[in-house]
Amino acid sequence: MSNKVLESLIDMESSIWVFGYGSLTWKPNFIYKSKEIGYIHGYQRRFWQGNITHRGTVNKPGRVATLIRSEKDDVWGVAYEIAGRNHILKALSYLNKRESKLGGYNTVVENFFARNKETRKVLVYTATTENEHYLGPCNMATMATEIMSANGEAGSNTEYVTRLAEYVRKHIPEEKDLHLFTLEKYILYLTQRRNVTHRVNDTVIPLTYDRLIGEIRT
Ligand SMILES: N[C@@H](CCC(=O)N[C@@H](CS)C(=O)NCC(=O)O)C(=O)O
Repeated sequence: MSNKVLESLIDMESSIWVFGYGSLTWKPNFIYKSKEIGYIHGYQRRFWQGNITHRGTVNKPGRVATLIRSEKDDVWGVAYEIAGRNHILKALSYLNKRESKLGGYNTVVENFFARNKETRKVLVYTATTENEHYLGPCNMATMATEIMSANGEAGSNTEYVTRLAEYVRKHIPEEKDLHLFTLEKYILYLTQRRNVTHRVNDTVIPLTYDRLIGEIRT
């Protein structure tokens, strides 16, 4: 987004709204005034975007969430209100680096439908199929295996998937994203077989078989 567009956007609006559906749901890392749970229409969440910085490396790219156009689907997430010129400039500069420069995401404006039935325009960072890090469709077992072995500057790719699944399960019960929760279950199964630990709400615990079976049954 050019600075000229950014300046004109900020001059017109006292606040802007940014929609998160991946790590932005549980780790926005910018100052916001308020947030709302809701959805955008016409997309599905897919772990088809490669990542060689936050959750992967050039030799072992991680997989992070992106949005794929799908007329019949909705993606639930979190819309953040960023108010005031300084906070907007700072947040968009940060997001431009985190999402666009490092992550290969573009910005689009979509209609957001809040849980409280309000609607508003939101800025969404979505990685198009043309960007250099796009990996595209892949079967769940292969994706889970790739994710299990990928680590980046922000932490493990496993943490990225499980933190997102936990956030959605806890805060957005309307979201039934089969792709996300199936991938989580594959990762939990592989974690159990490899007897490694699993992060739950900022604590690292050994993954017990009960938790694994409990997850698969939900
Ligand atoms: N744009 C999506 C996905 C954002 C995302 O997951 N970006 C990654 C890769 S560029 C990121 O910033 N990760 C930070 C982290 O993994 O801790 C969202 O709205 O949440």
